[in-house]
Amino acid sequence: MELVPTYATEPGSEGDDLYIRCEDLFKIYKTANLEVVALRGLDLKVRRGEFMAIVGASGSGKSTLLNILAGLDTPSAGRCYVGGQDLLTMSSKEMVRYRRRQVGFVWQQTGRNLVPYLDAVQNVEVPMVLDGVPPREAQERAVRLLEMVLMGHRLHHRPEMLSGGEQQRVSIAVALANNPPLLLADEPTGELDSVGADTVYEVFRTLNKELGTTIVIVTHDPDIAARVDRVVAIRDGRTSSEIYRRVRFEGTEAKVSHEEYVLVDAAGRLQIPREYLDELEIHDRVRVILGEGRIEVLPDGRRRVRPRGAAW
Ligand SMILES: Nc1ncnc2c1ncn2[C@@H]1O[C@H](COP(=O)(O)OP(=O)(O)OP(=O)(O)O)[C@@H](O)[C@H]1O
Repeated sequence: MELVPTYATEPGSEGDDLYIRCEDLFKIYKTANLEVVALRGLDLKVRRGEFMAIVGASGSGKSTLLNILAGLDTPSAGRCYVGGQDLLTMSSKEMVRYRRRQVGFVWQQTGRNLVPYLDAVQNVEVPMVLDGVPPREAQERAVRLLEMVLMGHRLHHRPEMLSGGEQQRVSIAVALANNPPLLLADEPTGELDSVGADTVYEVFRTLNKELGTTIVIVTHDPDIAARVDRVVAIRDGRTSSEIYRRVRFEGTEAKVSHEEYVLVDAAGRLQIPREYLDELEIHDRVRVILGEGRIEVLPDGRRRVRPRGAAW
């Protein structure tokens, strides 16, 4: 039985490495007398097999982006390719197939992920049965997936007999039932205690490593930078900065460090972190000077901004 994800053909992707490419993405929600711009020119690239997270203040557009990547919502404008498939031009039939085979989704509310009167194995079998997988094969695969998410000892428990963390691990197995190359999770640990959250992240990392699944998580978890390979921050519907986790070995000891970057979008715009703007009392404009191997940003011609770590 094959547990390695099946990838879509990728005519639109740049090389083998890139799995998600969003450029200048807009989402505008229109209600009776109001327009809300949830995404305003968002750029995002995610490598195949990456394990990354998206953070940002409430209302910054995280769930909107995740819903678009999941094929649950359509963008208003821009470009968005997942596995080379153009999410803006997909027919509704292609979208149904995409949702069923190409992407798995885990919601924060466990009740939304699982059928309450089915046990763990039966829950994982549901997406496979809907996709026409023979019952015996579906059952074998469900058991194998539940073992991978550390639920092999609870195969025939219904959701009500499981802890919140255990329910989320079953939900992850359900999301991976049809072998999707991409797993999306919206606040998967939002309702869990720290022990439950730790195990869920451990499971995500195992699946990422063993199945090669690309994993994108939306979260408010303050410790997220230590748990994933890259954290991208969204501000006002645009990606603003990202943090990379670097693991370096000194002998046998692993040293983990983090590097923070501010993103430059396709138009050359960058978002300076709010705390920097506040500290230097920058309101509407700055002076920008091209120096030797760097760009200097000066608050309106009065004070010189010293880059972090610079000698002067
Ligand atoms: N279906 C909708 N109709 C109208 N406005 C919406 C809809 N969904 C989201 N919005 C608005 O779009 C903006 C972005 O919402 P979104 O849920 O993506 O933010 P978020 O970063 O996920 O927030 P949170 O962390 O609170 O979940 C918000 O202003 C929200 O009110």
